[in-house]
Amino acid sequence: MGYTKKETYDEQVTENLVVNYKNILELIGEDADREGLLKTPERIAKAMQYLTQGYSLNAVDILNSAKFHEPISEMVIVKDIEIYSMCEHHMLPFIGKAHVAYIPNGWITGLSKIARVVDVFARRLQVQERLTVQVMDAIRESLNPLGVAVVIEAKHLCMMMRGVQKQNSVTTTSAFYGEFEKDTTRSEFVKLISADLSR
Ligand SMILES: Nc1nc2c(ncn2[C@@H]2O[C@H](COP(=O)(O)OP(=O)(O)OP(=O)(O)O)[C@@H](O)[C@H]2O)c(=O)[nH]1
Ligand SMILES: [Zn+2]
Repeated sequence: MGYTKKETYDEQVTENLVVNYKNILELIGEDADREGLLKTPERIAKAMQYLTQGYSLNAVDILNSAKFHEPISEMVIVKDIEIYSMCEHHMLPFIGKAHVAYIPNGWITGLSKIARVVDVFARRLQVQERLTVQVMDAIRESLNPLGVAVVIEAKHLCMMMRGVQKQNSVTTTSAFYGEFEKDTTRSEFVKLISADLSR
């Protein structure tokens, strides 16, 4: 395996984060020594390392770890991949779904690896536009496909619980490469991700 999953936490980083989060608790007017908050700095330290573990993972390695030669050139779509990321402006979550497609050119990858690659880039501080393009670029680099399409729909908590306070706005971003730059292929992709296959 060319990658590792985050199941342990760096002790030194955790220790430093604990000191800083304790300060933050005091700065927002809390008593960091009250019972309910005693372990909170350590919990946040671990949660933050978990939510940013993408920095230490390599998306192309993950795709390459289950790469198979297959002489097909039909569209492969993995849709409705849940996304939990954090905007780099406020460090508040944005939450939604990614729809990813590619047209193989001799190579396919394990389907779960597509979802893992979405997580690799989502688990960093992000803007939705960059996240969308990074997923596309990793698939391009690993599989050299005839085309790649990535659409992400997300709600940004920084627009919901603060600031402009819009509860229903959804941001859609897209990135298309190769065959998907053609109207017909792109339309087929959009039709397929819009279809409710459960009926
Ligand atoms: N393009 C883009 N903008 C984002 C994303 N996430 C958050 N933002 C925006 O980043 C912008 C930062 O704007 P600023 O004016 O510097 O920050 P702010 O004063 O907190 O802005 P408001 O949210 O409007 O109160 C805001 O408009 C956010 O809505 C994202 O993924 N992509
Ligand atoms: Zn934000």
